[in-house]
Amino acid sequence: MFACLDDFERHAERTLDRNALDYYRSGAQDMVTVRENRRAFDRLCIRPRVLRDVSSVSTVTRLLDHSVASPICIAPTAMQRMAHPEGELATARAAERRATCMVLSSWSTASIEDVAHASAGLKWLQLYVYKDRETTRRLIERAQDSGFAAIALTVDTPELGRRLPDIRNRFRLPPHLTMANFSSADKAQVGGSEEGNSGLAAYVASQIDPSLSWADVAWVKSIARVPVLLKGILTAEDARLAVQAGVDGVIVSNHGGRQIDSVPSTIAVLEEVFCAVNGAIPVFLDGGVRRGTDVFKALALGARAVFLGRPVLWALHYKGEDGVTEMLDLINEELRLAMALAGCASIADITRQHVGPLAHLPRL
Ligand SMILES: Cc1cc2nc3c(=O)[nH]c(=O)nc-3n(C[C@H](O)[C@H](O)[C@H](O)COP(=O)(O)O)c2cc1C
Ligand SMILES: O=C(O)C(=O)c1ccccc1
Repeated sequence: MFACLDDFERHAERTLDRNALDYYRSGAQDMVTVRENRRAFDRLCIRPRVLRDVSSVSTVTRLLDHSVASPICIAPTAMQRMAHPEGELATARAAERRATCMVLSSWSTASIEDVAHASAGLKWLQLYVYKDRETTRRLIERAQDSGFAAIALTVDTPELGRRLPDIRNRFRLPPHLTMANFSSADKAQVGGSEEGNSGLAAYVASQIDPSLSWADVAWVKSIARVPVLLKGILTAEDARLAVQAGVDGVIVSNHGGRQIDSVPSTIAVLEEVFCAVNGAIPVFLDGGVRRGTDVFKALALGARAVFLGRPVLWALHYKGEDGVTEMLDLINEELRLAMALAGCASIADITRQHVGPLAHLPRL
């Protein structure tokens, strides 16, 4: 019986093959940011209020214009079929079962259309901008035609971060799997490896456009008929530019510590970004969220919702759709309990006053 999200990871460490395990769990270089994403949550304390009638606690909230059962959603992670044969289809079904949002990676091993068929739940598409703009335009249009409710444009990946285990393993997508959203010509290119790099880094370098700039954000917005969010904002400066660019939200993310190492944890910069957008657009967060109390802290510091990356992969590997459902149930129960114990009966009851620095000494 798994008692917390880390138990799913420990199971995967024993059972998943090395190529996939290392790819999923690794971060960039020394993984300073990976560790920091976790530790920074632990340096915050919760300031509980008592005598608040928590006989009925509700985690229901709104995500852009949609109602969800919980502010805990699913981040885009590439190549989920390495974790389980049903991959993204199983994840989408679990998200629908628990009435939360799934963000599908552009680099999924099940196509946009197949995921849409598998689940009628709330879905967003994570978008990479390809050197080939027609490929990019088609992805946006296919997602819209399939009922995806928003586009999350990833802005922290002009090139792939340097993940040492993938370099040593010469990461490759197993030959029976494909990047399902692309033509067979594109699919052929992942795998094997260039000298001194992972197969994936070489593929990214060949496909993704490192010239991406604010002008391209305007271009994506001109095509999209659904809200466009920027995923990978870490500073007040970029948050203000995002508001000026007219996007519909930002996701505070350091890509799970997989892109540039030594950037701050996401929870440490959340409030800076939240203050910079000044209520103009919603702010979301991902990175290191493993506990109901982490979710509570992020909401108190301004996040409307949070997204889980690696825990979904570990749960998917454990038991497919049922595994992801079980994992969501576990952390949702932790959030419900944290809310009850902190005196918050609804998401709107969680305020800035409910968190503080761990070692805060009150003035006497
Ligand atoms: C294996 C893996 C693959 C990922 N693939 C993508 C991707 O295709 N697109 C993207 O925008 N982010 C991707 N991410 C980043 C996640 O969306 C998210 O930012 C991060 O995993 C959150 O941190 P967590 O894993 O600590 O929860 C990936 C992360 C992991 C671990
Ligand atoms: O591995 C990743 O973190 C990731 O985001 C990615 C980027 C490009 C292709 C596949 C995955």
